[in-house]
Amino acid sequence: MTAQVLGVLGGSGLYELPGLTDTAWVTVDTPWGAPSDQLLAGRLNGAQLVFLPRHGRGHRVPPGEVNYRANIAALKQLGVTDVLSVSAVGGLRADLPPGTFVVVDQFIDRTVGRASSFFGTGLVAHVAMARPTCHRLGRHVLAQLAAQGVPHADGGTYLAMEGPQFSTLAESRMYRSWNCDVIGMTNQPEAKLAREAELCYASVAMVTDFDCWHPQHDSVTVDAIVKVLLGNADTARSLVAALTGQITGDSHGAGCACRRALDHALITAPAVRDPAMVAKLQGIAGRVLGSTGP
Ligand SMILES: CSC[C@H]1O[C@H](OP(=O)(O)O)[C@H](O)[C@@H]1O
Ligand SMILES: Nc1ncnc2[nH]cnc12
Repeated sequence: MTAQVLGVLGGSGLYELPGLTDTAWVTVDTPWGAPSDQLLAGRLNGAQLVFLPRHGRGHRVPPGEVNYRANIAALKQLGVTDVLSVSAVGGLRADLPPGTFVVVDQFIDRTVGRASSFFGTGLVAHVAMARPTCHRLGRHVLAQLAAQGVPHADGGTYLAMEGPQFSTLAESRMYRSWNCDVIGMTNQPEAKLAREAELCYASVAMVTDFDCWHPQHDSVTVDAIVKVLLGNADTARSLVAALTGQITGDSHGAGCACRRALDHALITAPAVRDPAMVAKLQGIAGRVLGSTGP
């Protein structure tokens, strides 16, 4: 059976993962450049884990400048099969107050100008995104949140905005009218790229504020968000600790549809594929390209 390895993309407030053993911060280079930081490889609860702080340690990289392709490619290069995204979000519903963990299952992408595909001219692919997260991985996350007594929501639509500025009141109201549940700046194009890389992807979004729509709450501030994040960080860490062993031992992982997302996605005729693109994409799409290209 193929080994399952959990990779964690730590968002705002989650820049380290204490408690790991056999750790090493590993420098990884990818055909798309350098990821946000070194990746922390180690063991937790007897299972292998890879951690990458999405904005880099110390939060150096803003959401619009994160090299999402390099982050996802680096996780894949280190053998990760399952990606858990941990993010801070604003709540767009009155019944999702700060402190709630939302297991996101849909996205609306309002980001602009971000590289959102590994593919391109010379090798074109279109993957399905109707169900953009991994249901199986999401069930594991939900089971752990329930077991740990964490207030949480099963499913939710994440509005990915470009940022780095927070929303205007008119935008926040519009996203609510679109039935979005939470708002953040990072889960797209991350989820799209994970799908192209045939990685299972689940997103746990920690509500830190009510965005700006709520009449009884002030504008969003980083200080207020960080205060809530610090209160939530231990919960996020114990969630990761409990999940690590679960993922490794999940015999259904290898058969997950996410791992075959490229089966019917490539459209460029083999005869006209760009050999340089084919070579560049070996680490992402080698399964369907064959090890020597077209
Ligand atoms: C710290 S406030 C805005 C910042 O927080 C979220 O980051 P992440 O998704 O990585 O947890 C949001 O997307 C913004 O990047
Ligand atoms: N209100 C908000 N808007 C966008 N990203 C956020 N991250 C945390 N709170 C947020």
